[in-house]
Amino acid sequence: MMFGFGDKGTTNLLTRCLAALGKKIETVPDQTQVFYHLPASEAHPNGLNVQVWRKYEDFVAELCDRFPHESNGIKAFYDENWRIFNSLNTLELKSLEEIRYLLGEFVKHPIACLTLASYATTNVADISRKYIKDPELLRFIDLECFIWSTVSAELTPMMNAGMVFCDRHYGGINYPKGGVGRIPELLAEGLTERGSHVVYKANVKRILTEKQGNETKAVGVELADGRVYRGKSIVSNATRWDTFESMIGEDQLPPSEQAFRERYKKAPSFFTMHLGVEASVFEGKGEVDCHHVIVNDWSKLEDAYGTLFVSMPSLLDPSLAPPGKHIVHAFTPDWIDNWQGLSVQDYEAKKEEVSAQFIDRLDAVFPGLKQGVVFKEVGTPRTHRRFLNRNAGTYGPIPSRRPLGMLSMPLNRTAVQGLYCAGDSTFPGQGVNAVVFSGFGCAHRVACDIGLEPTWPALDKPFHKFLDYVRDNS
Ligand SMILES: NC(=O)c1ccc[n+]([C@@H]2O[C@H](COP(=O)([O-])OP(=O)(O)OC[C@H]3O[C@@H](n4cnc5c(N)ncnc54)[C@H](O)[C@@H]3O)[C@@H](O)[C@H]2O)c1
Ligand SMILES: CC(C)=CCC/C(C)=C/C=C/C(C)=C/C=C/C(C)=C/C=C/C=C(C)/C=C/C=C(C)/C=C/C=C(\C)CCC=C(C)C
Repeated sequence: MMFGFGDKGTTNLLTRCLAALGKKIETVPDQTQVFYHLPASEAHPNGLNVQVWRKYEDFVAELCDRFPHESNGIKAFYDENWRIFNSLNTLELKSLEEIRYLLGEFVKHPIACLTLASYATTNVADISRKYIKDPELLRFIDLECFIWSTVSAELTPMMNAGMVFCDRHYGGINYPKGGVGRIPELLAEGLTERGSHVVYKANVKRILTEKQGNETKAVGVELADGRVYRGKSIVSNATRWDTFESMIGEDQLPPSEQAFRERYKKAPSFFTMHLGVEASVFEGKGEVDCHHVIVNDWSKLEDAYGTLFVSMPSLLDPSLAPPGKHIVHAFTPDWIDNWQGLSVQDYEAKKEEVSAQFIDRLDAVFPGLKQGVVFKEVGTPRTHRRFLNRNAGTYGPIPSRRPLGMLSMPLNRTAVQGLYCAGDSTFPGQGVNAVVFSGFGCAHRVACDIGLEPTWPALDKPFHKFLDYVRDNS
């Protein structure tokens, strides 16, 4: 489910990132972001079905139709997200740790910056509860957050919601032709054409540090096969737990990282199925949407196996599957502890058991799917840990207590001089467009620190102290 592939504004960061490398990807527009299949209630005895249409007005009209008594609240809540999005969409998006750039944007776009600053500490529930009272609708808003943040509205920063709830209508959800793997392929091509060198199968075991005066400085990396690369700046796109636990070492854990671990915990991983199914399963059913979310019991929304995610990209790009077949990628949050300590036989048997139950639940929404399965590949949180090299297979950090909106998340600098983090362990967190923002910010900050971009060093230090203080006390 790709955000950020729009062709206008400043928030289409995936388009911009590829363009910076002279690349463009062909995409297929999705008519909806997601089709929600939700439990029956007194108000919705046949279940609550909502499609998030590409056109904002169509989505709002559909939701108002399901909750007519909350029409005003629905419009007010979603419209407020546009205030954030429209502000973000006028700024040049770079490092929030660079005071010269920030003040420059304040001068150019004072209203947009003040609007954003006014939401910096706000979470979604602060706004939704202001306008909406119906508990089922508030649970729907929780789910609207959960499917990308894996936490409820109370723990989801409004800044992120503004991006997600609006970009899906503004730039739309667009699927890259040839599959999502085309994104890194094109990035690698663009980088190589510009003189960079990508080293594959290079497992970083250790980030090398040296004491320089009172400071610890990162000076290089050592790979598992013993090769060493030295550099002025080291950027880790692994999770913070992997970066600091295994590559820096627990014995050198800076206090700011200890504070991070108190504020954030690991989100669950996923149980994942990749199925090949007969195309006939979907034939004669009109235009079937690519993304679906299925919840059978509102009280289990956040539990393992409580929310099912389904993505069927060959419906948008048939070249991804053999003729007459479709891909069904179905996944659900799951914890690594559910899969530890099993014998090989028990592990395999559990995969069979859980996938069979999962397929039954899919068959209730897509009748005939169970009969139509011709291929099945199952992954567990252990698979995520092994192949993505993510601690406990985690989807990323989630707040362990109510966060101070966007201010709680670390940005790109770390307590180790010359070491930066990018990716979903940094602001604004999970999401492809989100991690591209973190990449843009990181590149800008590094460029300032090595003298490639202008900066005001005299103001930098106090500003960083201020940001660290706010974060460590949030
Ligand atoms: N849009 C969707 O449908 C969807 C679905 C799931 C996830 N996502 C998002 O995708 C985002 C991806 O974020 P990301 O880029 O921060 O994480 P990532 O896990 O995709 O990238 C980390 C990279 O670092 C590499 N790596 C890890 N440890 C290493 C080591 N020791 N040595 C060398 N390389 C190492 C990994 O191989 C991987 O390529 C997530 O935030 C998630 O939200 C999106
Ligand atoms: C500093 C201070 C205080 C102040 C200042 C003010 C200002 C200027 C501010 C600014 C800010 C900014 C710039 C910000 C930015 C932000 C951003 C960019 C954000 C972004 C975000 C994004 C996101 C979050 C996204 C997400 C997404 C996701 C996660 C997705 C996911 C998906 C999945 C998982 C799939 C699903 C599937 C199905 C349903 C089937």
